[in-house]
Formats: sequence, structure tokens, C-alpha cells
Amino acid sequence: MSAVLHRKTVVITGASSGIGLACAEAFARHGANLVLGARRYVELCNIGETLEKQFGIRAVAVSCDVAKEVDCRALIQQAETAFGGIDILINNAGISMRALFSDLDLGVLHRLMNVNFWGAVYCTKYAMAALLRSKGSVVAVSSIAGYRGLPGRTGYSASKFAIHGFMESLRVENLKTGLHVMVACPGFTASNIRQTALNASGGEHGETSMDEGKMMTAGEVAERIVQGVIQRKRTLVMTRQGKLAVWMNKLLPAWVDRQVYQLFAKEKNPLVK
Ligand SMILES: NC(=O)c1ccc[n+]([C@@H]2O[C@H](COP(=O)([O-])OP(=O)(O)OC[C@H]3O[C@@H](n4cnc5c(N)ncnc54)[C@H](O)[C@@H]3O)[C@@H](O)[C@H]2O)c1
Repeated sequence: MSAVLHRKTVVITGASSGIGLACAEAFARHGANLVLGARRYVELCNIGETLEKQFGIRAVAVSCDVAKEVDCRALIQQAETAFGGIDILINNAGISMRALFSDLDLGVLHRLMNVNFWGAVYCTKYAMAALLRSKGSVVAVSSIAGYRGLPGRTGYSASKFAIHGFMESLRVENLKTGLHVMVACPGFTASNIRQTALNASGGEHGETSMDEGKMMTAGEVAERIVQGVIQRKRTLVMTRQGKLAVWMNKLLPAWVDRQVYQLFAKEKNPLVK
């Protein structure tokens, strides 16, 4: 339990599974009230009720497709109505892809940008006034793919690079307002994201391409995000491999091209040969 987070209002998108669900559990454990947004409303209601009973907090579930601006506005409005303000916004909802650009239906790229980039922008825009009042935190759950392009993930990397640029600008604009702006980059984390990743024509792959057993857990990622918010960190690159990739990419980008190629050639059904 953290005194800093006790009875604070935290809005989390994509809260029905993976890192978003783990963030809901972690913030609840630290005594925060929750506004949970995702498309699966019934599941969200069940999650909220469980967390209320377990941690003695209040949780509100809101049906929200972050690709729709109107849904994001309603999510933020419902948070303000329920709790009178917002202290922390976690822009977590996201989808991935696995397909070569040469094969890709451009609609897939639009979907990646709509969810991963525009979803975060809409929520941040509508929460901005409340966050400025509370001198709160806005967090984007991004990825190493926001620092370095990855094969088979043109749309995913583009959406994460875009959110990095957006968040960096936002941070500088708010250097004197007290708003905390953080980009969190987990390493590979066991979740549904590789199962639901889009293929070249926009269908879901329906299977993971990697060994999920060797990855970080969503719970570990969530606790790092909570600590990052408490300490008002600027960026969180969560694994040694990730930190190395970010640094080596600045120093020796062509070498990193080859390393990344080799790494992704080890995927099941590799996109690079
Ligand atoms: N798992 C990893 O290896 C990994 C690594 C780095 C970054 N990330 C990022 O973490 C975030 C969470 O992903 P995860 O790994 O927990 O995957 P996940 O698939 O378990 O969770 C993604 C969540 O986003 C929701 N979502 C998807 N589209 C949505 C939409 N249009 N509107 C509302 N909600 C929507 C899903 O329903 C789900 O609840 C993503 O932004 C992802 O890019 C994941």
C-alpha cells in the first residue's frame, strides 16, 4: 500500500487482460480507485467487483474502444463524474501485428495507428484538463519497438515511435505545469498480444510466435509502472536486453539491424529468413 496512491483515481485502457489487468490489480493493491476501459464490458465489471472486494477500493467499468474518439471522451467523462477528477491515466490498450510490409493490407497499418497511437492521444486530450488540475501522471505503455524498428512490425513500430514523439513533446510543454509524463517500455511480456497480432490481411494470428514462458510477467511490468508513477520517472526501459538495444541503437545502428534480424529469424514461422 502506498500513501501516494491511496484514493487516487487511475484510468486504465485495455484493462481486461495482460499488462492492463495487472496494472488494475497493482494500483488497487496500492489503494487507488480505478476506472477500467476496454471493449469487453462484462469481463471488466467482474474484474472491478473482484478488486473492490479484495482491496476495499472503488472501481468503475466503462465499455471503450480506444480507436473511437467518442468512446475515449465518454471514458474520461465517466471517470470525472464518478470521482470528480483524474490523477493518473495509463494508456495501455494496444494491438500488434506480424506481416511483411510487402504483403500488408494498408488497413492493418491504419488499425495499429488507430488503437496504439490515436487511442492514447484521444484519452490524453480529454483527460488533459483534469490531469493539469491534479498535477497528475500520464503514462504510455510503449515498447522497445518505439526505439527501434522490428521486422514484421512496421505498423506496430510506427505507432510506438509516434507515441514516443507525442509524449516527449507533451513532457516538454508541461515542464512547468507539474504534469508528469512517462513512457514505459516493457520487454517481451507473457500476454495475449502475439495471439491477437494481426496478419497481412487483418485477421488474428491466433498463436504466439515465441516462447511465452521465458518472458517477463504482466505483474512484474505493472509493479514497475506503479513505482515509476510514484517516483515520477521519465522513461522506464524494463529489461537489460531492452536497455542494451536502446543504447546500441544509438551507437551502432547497423549492427543492431543484424542482431534484430537474427533474433526475429528465430520466431516460429519467421518473417525474415
Ligand atoms: N506483451 C509484450 O510483450 C509487450 C511488450 C512491450 C509493450 N507491450 C504493450 O503493452 C500493452 C498491453 O499489451 P499486452 O501485452 O498486455 O497485450 P494484451 O493483448 O493482453 O492486452 C491488450 C489490451 O488492449 C485491449 N485492446 C485492444 N484493442 C483495443 C481497443 N480498440 N480498445 C480498447 N482496448 C483494446 C485488449 O482487449 C487487451 O485488454 C500494449 O500497448 C503493448 O503494445 C506489450
